[in-house]
Amino acid sequence: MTGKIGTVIAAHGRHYLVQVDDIRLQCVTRGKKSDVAVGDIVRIKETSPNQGVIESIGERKTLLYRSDQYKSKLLAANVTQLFIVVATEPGFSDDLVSRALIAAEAAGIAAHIVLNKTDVAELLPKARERVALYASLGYPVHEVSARSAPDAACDTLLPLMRSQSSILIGQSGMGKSSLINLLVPDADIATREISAALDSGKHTTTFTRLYAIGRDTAIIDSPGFQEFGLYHLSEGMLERAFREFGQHLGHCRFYNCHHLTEPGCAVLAAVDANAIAPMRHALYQQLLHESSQKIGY
Ligand SMILES: Nc1nc2c(ncn2[C@@H]2O[C@H](COP(=O)(O)OP(=O)(O)OP(=O)(O)O)[C@@H](O)[C@H]2O)c(=O)[nH]1
Ligand SMILES: [Zn+2]
Repeated sequence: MTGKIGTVIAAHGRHYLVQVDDIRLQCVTRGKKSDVAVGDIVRIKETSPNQGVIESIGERKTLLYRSDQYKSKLLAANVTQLFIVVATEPGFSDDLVSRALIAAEAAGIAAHIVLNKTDVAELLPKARERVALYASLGYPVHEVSARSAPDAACDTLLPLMRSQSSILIGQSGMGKSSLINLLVPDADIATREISAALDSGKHTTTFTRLYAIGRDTAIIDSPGFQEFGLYHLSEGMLERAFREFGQHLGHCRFYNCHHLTEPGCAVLAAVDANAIAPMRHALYQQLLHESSQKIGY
């Protein structure tokens, strides 16, 4: 076998930065292919010093992605867990949190919620009340304050991340960058180096990047986003990705129940009995609608 094996640590358009041992190579794919994700293990062919072509992508353990009507957008490969960062302020979107949780479930990735800015005491009770829904579904919720208790934040999060590949996602302003800077020493320097290599010095647009800590720990920072389309999930995947539906599946009157308006639907009965949050069922309905709208792929 020829070529070197490396890890994709950043992706920007169709340009990739691949870490091979101690060196980083700027790589492109052959032709128009752009199906490489941060976290991918790739075989590359060096074309000149510090430059290469991605020849092949290693088998992925997991693949986290979003999608719209027309195509999918890879977020990261080989991730083992997802941390969704929310905060007491500014307000966060339950829709985005749930969509991220559904994406994680569908990809077989463990999901955690990080509630940051617990120092904003007057807004803490309300934020706790909101994340309690996710805790009740079995997702671990970790309270931290990147600003007022940075050491405690590291003590809470770092042990969970050891020997794992973790991606942090969050809406803008939740404090994700602040947390990354605590968790990854020299993250700022690494980011500057990565953007210089990928962006040839232009003003940095945001992109996903992977920080390796030691040999077997990776922390991936992804840009904030406002949308999290899940058009790629089939009906069967969707009903399984809503954890709280699980115990009710198979108990509907019709074996092919869509859990929308059918009589004798066990899922709808659970919504009526407040065992399933109406907000989550509304999202299921919306996602089912999205999955019926997909055009491309
Ligand atoms: N009160 C308080 N403010 C915090 C805390 N963590 C971060 N912040 C502030 O929240 C603001 C947003 O923090 P960032 O780390 O830039 O947030 P981000 O989620 O990366 O946001 P983008 O960079 O917009 O994607 C900054 O002004 C931080 O100083 C915290 O624990 N408590
Ligand atoms: Zn049903």
